[in-house]
Amino acid sequence: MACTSPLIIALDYSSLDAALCMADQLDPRRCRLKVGKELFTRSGPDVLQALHGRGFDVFLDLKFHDIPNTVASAVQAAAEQGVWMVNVHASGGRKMMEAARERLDQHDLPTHLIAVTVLTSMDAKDLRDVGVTCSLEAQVEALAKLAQQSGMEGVVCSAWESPRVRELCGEDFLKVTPGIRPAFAIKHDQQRILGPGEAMTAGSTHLVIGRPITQAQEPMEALAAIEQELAC
Ligand SMILES: O=C(O)c1cc(=O)[nH]c(=O)n1[C@@H]1O[C@H](COP(=O)(O)O)[C@@H](O)[C@H]1O
Repeated sequence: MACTSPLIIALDYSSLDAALCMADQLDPRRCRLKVGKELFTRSGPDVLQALHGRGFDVFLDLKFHDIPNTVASAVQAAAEQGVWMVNVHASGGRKMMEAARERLDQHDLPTHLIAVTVLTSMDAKDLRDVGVTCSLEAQVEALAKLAQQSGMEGVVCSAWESPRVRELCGEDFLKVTPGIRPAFAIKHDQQRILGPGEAMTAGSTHLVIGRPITQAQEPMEALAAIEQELAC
């Protein structure tokens, strides 16, 4: 049965065993899973096979950012392994994103392709440090528009920016929002945070949640509390 939940649980673990231990407590009808840089670098594609075998949709979050041909080939490689979603950095530019889009289309690969706007760990000062002189909001808006024009199906942004991205790019354009912090959780290294219910109200289509669940004393209770908040 297809997953209808907006929840994507970030399996940010240092071993395949630890990731599968968490996956085995989860239900693929109630959430999707995200595999990021640490886990993928340690386990390689085995983790994708193991999670697909358990019935999960997998978001492979490797945030590709390179020359167009390299990114297109990496996106193709991810999609050929059957992942549900893959991402690139929108700041890699129009040609990079278009090349990735074209490669998926050429090979009839249905994987969702989205682009990261401004990382949720960044604030206005961090952006200035890397030479961006416009406001953080304006940078997210510019990158979201560029991503849409370049064939992306959505963006990663913070839930604070979801209303503006919805206005600019429409309801159907995916707004995948990390930096989600339920009331019981701590902020960690995230800057632009919002609660799960608030994020959905703001127009997010998917919520990426890691440590508030994976580092909770009782991960299943933390997940249930989040689901409860979303049901209200
Ligand atoms: O692309 C992402 O998933 C991502 C983009 C972003 O801007 N911020 C962000 O936190 N993420 C990822 O989302 C997850 C958030 O995890 P927690 O902060 O533990 O909930 C991590 O796996 C990050 O790599």
